[in-house]
Amino acid sequence: MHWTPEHAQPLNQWPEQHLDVSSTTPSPAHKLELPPGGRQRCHYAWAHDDISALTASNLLKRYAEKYSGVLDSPYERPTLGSYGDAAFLNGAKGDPEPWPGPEPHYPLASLHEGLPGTKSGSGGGSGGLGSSPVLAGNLPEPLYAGNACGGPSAASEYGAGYGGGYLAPGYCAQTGTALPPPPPAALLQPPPPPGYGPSGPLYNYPAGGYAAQPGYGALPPPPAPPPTPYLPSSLAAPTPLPAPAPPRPAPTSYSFQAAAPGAEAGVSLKRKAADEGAEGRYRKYVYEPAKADGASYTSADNGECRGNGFRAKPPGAADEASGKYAGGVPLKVLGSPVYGSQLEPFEKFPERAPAPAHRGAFAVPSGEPPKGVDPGALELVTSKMLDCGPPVQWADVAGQGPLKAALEEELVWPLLRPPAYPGSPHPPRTVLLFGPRGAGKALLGRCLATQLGATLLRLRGATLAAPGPAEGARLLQAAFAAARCRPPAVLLISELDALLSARDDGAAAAAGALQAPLLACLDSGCGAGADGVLVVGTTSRPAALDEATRRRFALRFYVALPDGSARGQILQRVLAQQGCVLSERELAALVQGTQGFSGGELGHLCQQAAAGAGLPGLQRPLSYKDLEAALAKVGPRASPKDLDSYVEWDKMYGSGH
Ligand SMILES: Nc1ncnc2c1ncn2[C@@H]1O[C@H](COP(=O)(O)OP(=O)(O)OP(=O)(O)O)[C@@H](O)[C@H]1O
Ligand SMILES: [Mg+2]
Repeated sequence: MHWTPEHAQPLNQWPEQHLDVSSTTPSPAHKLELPPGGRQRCHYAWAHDDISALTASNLLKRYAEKYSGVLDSPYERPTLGSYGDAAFLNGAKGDPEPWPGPEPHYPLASLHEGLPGTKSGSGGGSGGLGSSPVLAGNLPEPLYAGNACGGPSAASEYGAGYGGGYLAPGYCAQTGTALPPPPPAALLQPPPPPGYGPSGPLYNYPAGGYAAQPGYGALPPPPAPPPTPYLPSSLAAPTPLPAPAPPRPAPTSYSFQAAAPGAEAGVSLKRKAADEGAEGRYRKYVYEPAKADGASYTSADNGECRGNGFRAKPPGAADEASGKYAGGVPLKVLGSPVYGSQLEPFEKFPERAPAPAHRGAFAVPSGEPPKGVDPGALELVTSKMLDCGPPVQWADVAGQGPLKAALEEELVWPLLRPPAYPGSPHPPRTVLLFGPRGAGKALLGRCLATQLGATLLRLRGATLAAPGPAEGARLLQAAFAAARCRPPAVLLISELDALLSARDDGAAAAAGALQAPLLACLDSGCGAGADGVLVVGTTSRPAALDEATRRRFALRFYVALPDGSARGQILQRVLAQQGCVLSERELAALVQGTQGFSGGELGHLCQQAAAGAGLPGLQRPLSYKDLEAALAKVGPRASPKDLDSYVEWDKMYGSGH
C-alpha cells in the first residue's frame, strides 16, 4: 500500500468526496449525544445513522490506506507536520478548525515529544514512530542528533541514545521531499568482474538498455551472441599453441608393473593405481630387446657427437622446422648457431622420436663462449665428458613404467613445449634421481637426453672431487659452461653425494668445498637465463644431501629396483648378448633367485657367470648352471633397511610418481 498525492487532501473533505453519506451536516442532536471525553470513539458518530456497513468498511479502508501511506510511501510527500490533520496520528479527527463541542480537545502532544530521547522527555506513546528511520527522516532537522548532512545538529541537546544509538553515525536523514528516486536498474546489477571494463563489453547490448517493449507478443528476438571473443579488448587473445602436444600413450597394453603387485616397495600408490586401473597407459614404455644397430656406441666424429646418439644436422634445417609452427617467425630457441649444429630429425626411430618442432621451449639461446671460464677446462670437459652413447628410448629401460611416465609428463613435455604465454612458469630444469646403485638412474638420464634431443655431458662426483677443491670447482664451472654452449644439453652428474658429504678420509675437505660451487652453478646454470640446460643429478645416498642442495632440484624421483618382470627382461637382454638362451622355467627360476638385484647387479651376475665358467672368449654359450654358480657368489647390495630408507626419503622429499 503506497501513499498517493490524493492522500494529501484535508481529511475533512473525505466524507464529502468519498463516503456515501446522505447528510453532510451533523445535527445538533448528534453533537449533544456525544459523550464526554468520547471524541476518539465518536469522530463520525454524526454519520452513524446515515452510512451503510459497506460505507463504514470503505471508510476504514481509506483511513488504513492513508495511515499506511504515510509510513511506507516511497514517493515524494509532504512532511508529517504539513498535514492539516497531523493529529490524526494521535487518533483524533484532525480537522483544522476546532471541533465544536462542550469538551476541550485532548491535548495533542507534538510529534517529537513522543520520540524517545527528546528534550521534554515526555515518553509519550509515539515512541514507535521515532524508531522508524523513514518516518524520522521526515521530521524537522533540528530534532536530530548526529546529523551527517550538514544541517543543524541537536547533538548537544539530545542524549547519546539518539545520535549514537539506532541511527548509524553516517546516517543521513532524508527529508520527505527529497527522497531519491530508485536507482536505475543498471546500477543494481552486480559489478562486472575485474578486468572487464567498459572498453570490452561482454555482450552487445544497446547502450541505453533495451527499448520499451510494445507488448508481450512483440518481443524482439534475443540479442545475437557476441561477435567478439569474451575477452575484453584490453586483454590479449591467447596465443594458439604453436605445436601440437605429443600424443599420450594409448591405454592399451601396459603390463610390467602390474604383473608384480607389491614387488616394488618404492612405487607410490598413486602410480600403482594408475597402473592397475589403466594397464595400457605405458604401452610405449614396454621394454624392447636390444637393437642390433643401437647396441654399439658411436664415436664422436668431428665434434658432431651430441651425446644422444643422433648425428648433427646441417645448419638451416632447424630453421625450417622451427618456423613451421610459429606462423613464419623462426623460433630462435630452436637454433644452435655457434656450437651445436642441428640434430638429424631422429632418422633411426622416427616413430618414437619427438618432432624437432617440439623442442621449442627447451630453448637454445644464441650461444656465446662463456666469459670467465677457463678455456682449458672447457676443452677438457668437452672432450672427456661428452657422452656419445647410443640413443636410449623409453622402451630401452625395463620396468619403471610409472617413473618413465612421470619423467615424460613432468619434465620432457614441459621442456619441449613452448610456454603457453609470456610469464608462465618455467618448466623444471633440475631433476634428482635417487635410488640403489645400479637401479638405472644414469640410464634414465641418458634416456632424457635422447628424448630431448639434447647433448649429454656426464660428470661423476667422485671424479670431480678427486683432484682437489680448486680443480674440482674449475671443472664443475667448465661443465656447466660447456652445457650452456651446446644447448639443448643434459648435464648428468652422477654420485652427487660425493660432492657434498663430509667423509672422514682426506677427500672430506674437497667434497665439502665443492658444495658452494655446485650451488652457484645450479643457480646460474639453471636460472631463468639458462634456457636449454637440464641438470640431472643422481645419488644412491639421498640422505647426504643437505636442504640447500635438495631444494635446488625441482623434481626428485625414486628409481626403485626392477621388479620380477623387469629383471626377466634385463636378464634376457644381457644373456642374449652372450649367446645364452634360457628356457622359460630356467628364466623364471633365475628371476626368482635374483630378487633385490639391481639392473647393474644383474649385468654383473652374467659377467660373473661367464668368468666363473672360464668363458671369456665365449667358446660356448652360458648355461643355466653357470648362472646358478654365479648366483651363489653374487648377491644384492642393497639391504631391506636401505630400501626402506629410500622409501622414507621419497615420502618426505620425493616428487612421487
Ligand atoms: N631398468 C633397466 N633396464 C635396462 N637396463 C638397466 C636397468 N637398470 C639398470 N640397467 C643397466 O644396469 C647398468 C647400471 O645402470 P646405471 O648406471 O644406470 O645405474 P645407476 O643407478 O646409475 O647406478 P649408480 O648408482 O651406481 O650410478 C647399466 O648397464 C644399465 O643399462
Ligand atoms: Mg650411475
